[in-house]
Amino acid sequence: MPAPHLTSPQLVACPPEGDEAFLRATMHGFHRDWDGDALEPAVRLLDTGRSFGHQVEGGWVSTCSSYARRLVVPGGTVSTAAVTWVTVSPSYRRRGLLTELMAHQLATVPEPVALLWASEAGIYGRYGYGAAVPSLRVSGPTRETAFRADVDLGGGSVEEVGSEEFRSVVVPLHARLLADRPGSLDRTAAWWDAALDDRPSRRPGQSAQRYALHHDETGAVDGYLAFRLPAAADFGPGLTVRVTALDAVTPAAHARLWRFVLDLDLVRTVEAAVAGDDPLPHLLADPLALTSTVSESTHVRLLDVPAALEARRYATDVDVVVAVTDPRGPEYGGTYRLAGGPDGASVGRVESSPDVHLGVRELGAAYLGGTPLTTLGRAGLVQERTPGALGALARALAGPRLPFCRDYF
Ligand SMILES: CC(=O)SCCNC(=O)CCNC(=O)[C@H](O)C(C)(C)COP(=O)(O)OP(=O)(O)OC[C@H]1O[C@@H](n2cnc3c(N)ncnc32)[C@H](O)[C@@H]1OP(=O)(O)O
Repeated sequence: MPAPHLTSPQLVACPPEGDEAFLRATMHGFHRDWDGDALEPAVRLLDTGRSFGHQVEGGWVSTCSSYARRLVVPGGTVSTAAVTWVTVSPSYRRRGLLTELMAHQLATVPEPVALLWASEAGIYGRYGYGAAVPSLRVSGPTRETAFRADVDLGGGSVEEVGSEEFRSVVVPLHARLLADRPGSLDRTAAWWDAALDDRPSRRPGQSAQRYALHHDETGAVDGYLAFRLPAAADFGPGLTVRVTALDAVTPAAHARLWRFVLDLDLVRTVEAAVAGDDPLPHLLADPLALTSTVSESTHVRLLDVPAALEARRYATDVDVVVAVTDPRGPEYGGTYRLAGGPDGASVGRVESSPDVHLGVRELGAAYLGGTPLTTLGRAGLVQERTPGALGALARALAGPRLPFCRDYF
């Protein structure tokens, strides 16, 4: 290979039949060893038709891909490019390859919305992505997590089950809960295969995943839980339980599932990633018994502003003209009238003067109801031209619960 500074990397598509070298380059970019076994479920999901990168003399020096998924938005769903596998080889960094990858991807994906997990929070804002999902990481000593005396645990029970039974029950339950879970992605059978693939190489140092279901008073399943413990532990106290999934139809089922985890014998500490508004801290007799820290966020990029805004419903009636700028250039921005409410919305380009000015990054941050536009206004990121318009738009965008993305991709 020639010296990197003497090369001109070329943007090329991943071959349709797949290419292990592409995935090896990705792992190299993340400074991870190639482990074909651990990566096999992810490799199966790779959509080669949506994968591309830069090559130098036939070798990959950058990678980029996305999956076609459906994203739950308040009151509906929208087809979404779930962006993934983004890397630039260390020898080729900071010469604009990521910028070229992003420009190509934003120009070619057909979906009106893109979504990604950012490895570092400072990377994607320049491409119009806004941090949209304020998740929490909760951790702390389980022995200090007594609930308030008046917490209703219902009259049900929690039963541990094997992975087959879990899957048969959870697939329809997850689908049923989705409508009320903005920020989540639907799961095809292939995504369930990957989510529940528990081969040891995918969980170094951790036990096999354990599964439990919550049964309500009648015996019907209305909640689920998945968790792990350390793989090699003494037969004594001091274990840490990691909650990998927990969701329920009712508050009582939700509370009882948490109680099940927090009361596991021999366990002394818990770790979990939860939605920013998970009620857990409020169930505790001592609300500060567990530490909550703001965790990584999924970032949203609106590509087709009218289609994206029409795909969701609004908490309150709203009729506002917004001028949206796009970092790609003035031809990608526009002024739109959003007339919406709890039954839906219509959005069209207008010539009238805007009530609110904002960037597509800020609109993406607020799109799922996870980031108040008024907060971004106070940060100087959104400008109100008509008094009251920003508050009205912010109230309409808010949802009954904060968004949370349950899938890491
Ligand atoms: C959805 C996902 O897959 S997230 C995973 C992202 N990938 C990784 O974190 C793997 C390790 N990192 C990398 O591979 C690379 O450093 C990348 C992909 C993050 C950046 O690639 P590069 O080709 O170096 O970026 P590029 O040269 O196009 O930089 C464009 C701009 O982004 C900035 N930038 C790049 N990386 C970062 C970063 N990690 N943090 C902050 N800013 C960054 C650059 O400074 C540059 O700014 P400028 O336009 O003001 O000059």
